[in-house]
Amino acid sequence: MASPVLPLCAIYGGTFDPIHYGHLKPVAALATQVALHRVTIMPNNVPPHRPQPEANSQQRKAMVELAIAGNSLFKLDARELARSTPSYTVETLEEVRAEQGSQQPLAFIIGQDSLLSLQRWHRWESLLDLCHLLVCQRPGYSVAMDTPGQQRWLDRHSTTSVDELHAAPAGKIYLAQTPMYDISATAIRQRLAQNLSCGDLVPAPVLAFIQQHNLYQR
Ligand SMILES: Nc1ncnc2c1ncn2[C@@H]1O[C@H](COP(=O)(O)OP(=O)(O)OP(=O)(O)O)[C@@H](O)[C@H]1O
Ligand SMILES: O=C(O)c1ccc[n+]([C@@H]2O[C@H](COP(=O)([O-])O)[C@@H](O)[C@H]2O)c1
Repeated sequence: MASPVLPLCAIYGGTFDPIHYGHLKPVAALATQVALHRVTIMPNNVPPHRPQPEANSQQRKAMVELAIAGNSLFKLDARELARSTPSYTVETLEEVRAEQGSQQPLAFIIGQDSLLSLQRWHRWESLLDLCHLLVCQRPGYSVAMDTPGQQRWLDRHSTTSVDELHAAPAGKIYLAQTPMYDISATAIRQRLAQNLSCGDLVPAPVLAFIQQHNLYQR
């Protein structure tokens, strides 16, 4: 008897300092393209390759909750916030894989900038053993990898087949044709520090939380 088809499970990791429309809108488009029923947003606690965030973990978690309230596409997984060691994605995915089993199709969503730096991640060679990578376009970042070797790695694993993502548990890289939003958390923090408006960059409840807690004021 054929085993039942397991729906592709997708995790979207980030620092989310704060979460913004450049996170939410491309991923909503990606979900339609790839037929994702759910996207699990996973804020990190100790980002491996950058300074500690300005907002603390609980504040960043609260902002994610506000951003996704009432939106059934998204759910929150706060597991990385409970770890005080660097939030290495490979370790998180090993934990998720152990929970969900070897046959569960699993994907990790990143932006183009993250793809370009992926080969500096902790144990990056193991990532595709654990998940697919779904990559959202991001303005200002090259679509080509930095070196011929990295490009060969990308070409070897790339697929344009959504069916392959659903059929295999891991191992593919899908470069999605998502809409581009020139939004970054860095620019938002800078604008907030200068009292500039961010109403079209961040969901209104998130902006209200930022103001209520005086976040990102220098
Ligand atoms: N505008 C965007 N378009 C596509 N992907 C994005 C965009 N902004 C962030 N991402 C992706 O979302 C994930 C989490 O990003 P992160 O929380 O670091 O946001 P950020 O805006 O890049 O933050 P910062 O400016 O503080 O570096 C990363 O994989 C990143 O590539
Ligand atoms: O595992 C790593 O070495 C690693 C290095 C850089 C980033 N990541 C993860 O990639 C996601 C996006 O990272 P960031 O810094 O752009 O918010 C987030 O889940 C990070 O924990 C992971």
